[in-house]
Amino acid sequence: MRLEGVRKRYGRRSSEVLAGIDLDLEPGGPVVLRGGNGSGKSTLLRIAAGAASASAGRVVGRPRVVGYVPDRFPAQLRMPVGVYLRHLAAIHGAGPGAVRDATELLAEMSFSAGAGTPMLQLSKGNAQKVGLAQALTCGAGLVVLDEPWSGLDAESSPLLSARLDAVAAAGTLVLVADHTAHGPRLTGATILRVDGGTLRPEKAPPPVDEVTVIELAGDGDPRSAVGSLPPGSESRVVPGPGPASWRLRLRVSSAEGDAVLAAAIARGATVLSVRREPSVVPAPPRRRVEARP
Ligand SMILES: Nc1ncnc2c1ncn2[C@@H]1O[C@H](COP(=O)(O)OP(=O)(O)OP(=O)(O)O)[C@@H](O)[C@H]1O
Repeated sequence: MRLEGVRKRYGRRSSEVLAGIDLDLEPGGPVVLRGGNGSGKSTLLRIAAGAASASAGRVVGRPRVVGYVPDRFPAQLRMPVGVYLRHLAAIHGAGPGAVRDATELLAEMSFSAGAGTPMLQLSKGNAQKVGLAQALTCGAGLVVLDEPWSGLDAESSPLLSARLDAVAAAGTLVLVADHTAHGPRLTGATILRVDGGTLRPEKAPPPVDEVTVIELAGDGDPRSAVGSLPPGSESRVVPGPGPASWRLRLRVSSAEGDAVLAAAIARGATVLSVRREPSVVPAPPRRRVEARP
């Protein structure tokens, strides 16, 4: 698929948001768009997905089925999640297998609402998961995702990366706008910055530090067992086996890991496990950038 000389202007008197974009999307490696707020990433994604038209230029070879999740996923629907997934699968011409796959992916991403929950009652993150699940299981030849990691919790983010790696490896074209550290670390990602209405290649970011993942158990109030956590830490509480017991999973920077662990032990928590892992998946070798000036 190719974007040729794509230009976009919202209204005759406004300046051009996209000033002649040429971009090839090929199987085997996602394209990740970076760029400041208002630089035109969402505009470019909408045009690539076929959800908006260009003012000039054209999109050639767009696959018939596109899985698109916009930056603001429109979940203002009364229909329940299960009905929505069936409806979207039917629109995409996908069979019941797609609904089953989407439901499985939702379970993997710890979707915490039910199939009967009306879409408009979903939290931002859960609505995002529904959008992603349908886009990634509808048999799309092109997947276009606008800031897909931004609403996700820490557990679901690597799952999304792994799923995108898998669909890209299977030949699906992938175009993503992302300002987190996840997108640039997708396997074979081409990273492009949208700037001044044009695209320019961007270097992969340097590797990020390791984090320490600590799993604790205890009784009573889990907050009293860990006290205040260092900035940037993530925590997730799940019920334990007993009536007042809990299990707690912490991700803290490795520099802080020992201090957090020592404080938790001093406060009576039981340590179930401690391990280190990269805070993001290491950057793979990158293919050549295809953007043309
Ligand atoms: N429907 C619209 N009507 C008029 N102007 C628009 C419309 N959509 C976007 N714009 C303008 O186009 C420019 C690019 O917006 P766009 O949403 O594509 O940027 P972005 O890079 O995705 O931004 P962000 O990172 O904040 O999401 C902005 O100046 C925005 O105000």
